[in-house]
Amino acid sequence: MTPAPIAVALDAPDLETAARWAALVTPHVSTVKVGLELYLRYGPDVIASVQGASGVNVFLDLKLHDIPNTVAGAARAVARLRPAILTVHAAGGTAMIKAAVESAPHTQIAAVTVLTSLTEADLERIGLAGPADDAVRRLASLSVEAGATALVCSPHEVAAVRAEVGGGITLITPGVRPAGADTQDQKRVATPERALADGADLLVIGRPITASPDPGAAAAAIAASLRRAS
Ligand SMILES: O=c1ccn([C@@H]2O[C@H](COP(=O)(O)O)[C@@H](O)[C@H]2O)c(=O)[nH]1
Repeated sequence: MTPAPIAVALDAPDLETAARWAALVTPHVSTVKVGLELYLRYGPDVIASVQGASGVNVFLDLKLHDIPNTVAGAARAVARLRPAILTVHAAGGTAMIKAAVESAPHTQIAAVTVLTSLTEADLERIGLAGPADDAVRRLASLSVEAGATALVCSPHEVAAVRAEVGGGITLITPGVRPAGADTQDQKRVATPERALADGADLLVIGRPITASPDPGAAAAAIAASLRRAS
């Protein structure tokens, strides 16, 4: 069976747990995601540990955000690990995104538009007043102009972003929760089925899978519900 287009966020406190989760979910999902918690604690070795022998795609979610020269150096440093995807913040601007794209030619650079944990009230406080859709679409189009071939947005904006940037750009949505699941710190959320139907290519799902007593079964259940819905 083809693995589902899900990136499981391995936000684990230690490497053994992350590697165990990865081994349990990789028969069912296409990708595992390494974020700041794991990478800052264990560094580059984490990639091989979570990939194991499966060859699953590794998404390195470091959300780089600095001046272009610094981001170029950071992207070059991690490019040798050959992650399938590396994130940068779209708010870093076109020169910064371009620097990442040029420094990691074998990795897909994904620009994070507006974090899924932010509400419109939060956006207003940081000077982005107005519908989240507007900020997300603006950041999405500048990121694509700068050479990003993937974008991260919430499922709420994914249809609008698809209309803005067209096909050929990978749309990645965190903020995904099965119906009735706890949303925790996520604010702009939707179900996996909704996110996919609205145009997402890859769903980022962490705690609904990893906090389950059986992460393998939780991943398999979401993958099966996506197959039924498609
Ligand atoms: O806007 C964003 C960008 C990245 N993330 C990351 O996705 C996962 C979500 O985990 P859950 O447990 O499913 O909430 C997490 O690693 C975030 O760092 C995001 O949530 N929103």
